[in-house]
Amino acid sequence: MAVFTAVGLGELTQWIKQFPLGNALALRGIASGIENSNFFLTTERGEYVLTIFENLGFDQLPFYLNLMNHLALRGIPVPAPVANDRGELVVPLQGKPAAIVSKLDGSSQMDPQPAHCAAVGAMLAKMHVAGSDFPMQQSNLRGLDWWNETTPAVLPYLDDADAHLLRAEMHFQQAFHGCAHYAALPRGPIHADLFRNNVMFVGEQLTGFFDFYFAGCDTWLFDVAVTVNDWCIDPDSGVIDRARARAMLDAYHAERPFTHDEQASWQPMLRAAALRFWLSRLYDFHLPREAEMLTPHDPTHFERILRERLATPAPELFHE
Ligand SMILES: Nc1ncnc2c1ncn2[C@@H]1O[C@H](COP(=O)(O)OP(=O)(O)OP(=O)(O)O)[C@@H](O)[C@H]1O
Ligand SMILES: N[C@@H](CCO)C(=O)O
Repeated sequence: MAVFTAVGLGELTQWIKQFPLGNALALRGIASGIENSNFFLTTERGEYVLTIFENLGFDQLPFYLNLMNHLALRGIPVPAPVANDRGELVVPLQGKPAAIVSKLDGSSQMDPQPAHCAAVGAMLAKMHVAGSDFPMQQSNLRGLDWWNETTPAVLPYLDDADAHLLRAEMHFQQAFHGCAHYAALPRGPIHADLFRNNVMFVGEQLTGFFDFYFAGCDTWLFDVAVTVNDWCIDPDSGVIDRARARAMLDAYHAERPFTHDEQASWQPMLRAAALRFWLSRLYDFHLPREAEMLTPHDPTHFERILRERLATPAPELFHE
């Protein structure tokens, strides 16, 4: 149950008055999710999601909420934050930061077909373009600097083969992040965690991207690689499913054409995206936070994906 902070409807009676939403009529805890306390909130104005942030602070949150607001205003289907009567999107509740956002229709598509992957690819490209004039800056907090910090913390828990893989991949990624192709990659705000459980569908209609709490400024190609590594694979082996990957990449390319530097960086970036989640899962598995209450995700899934990306050439980003 992912409600770490208990809140009752009674407590919201006064608090909700700062928002233009009328009275709170119902509040229901949401079971899934491992980061925050989430509730479906019914008010006189409609259905919303109330999130109480368990780990993120008042310093980082304005970037995420303002980015969602920016994208929503440009027609990207993301939860639209509701501002209070002082124009604030992040407001304390029980001493923790909290936000109210619009509720998206639909549910996650955990068995995606090429049509779903095409819809995600097209919307991801539209989101990148829509975010390109977003004025706030916050780096991807799970980027290379974080990998450099985290690698020595998890290495003692790995057997020789895995430790060798991690060290070798870190060397490779440090060199890749310093190369000319990498420097030339287009960049801007990215979602950085666009897994199947962070997208809503009604049938084949994409109804929203959500959970922007790992977003940051980074290369657009990293976002594409994270997304392909979750949506377009055989879940047991990590092997890329060519039909789904082609559908996603072609749909993205039709909205925002990939560049030649991106083509040259594609395989290293798929490895970077696998490494990012292998590391975070290793960290959560071996060094769980004190307040963590749920079973961490399996790190070996991304170790398998990384080994597979090292072994097998990926489908081309686009046909030259
Ligand atoms: N705006 C929204 N509209 C509809 N449902 C939502 C919305 N935001 C969250 N949810 C629902 O709440 C669930 C948990 O949300 P979310 O994934 O953001 O939680 P989290 O704690 O950040 O978890 P994790 O980091 O594991 O993804 C989602 O799976 C979804 O069902
Ligand atoms: N998508 C991440 C969890 C954090 O949202 C993972 O699967 O490791």
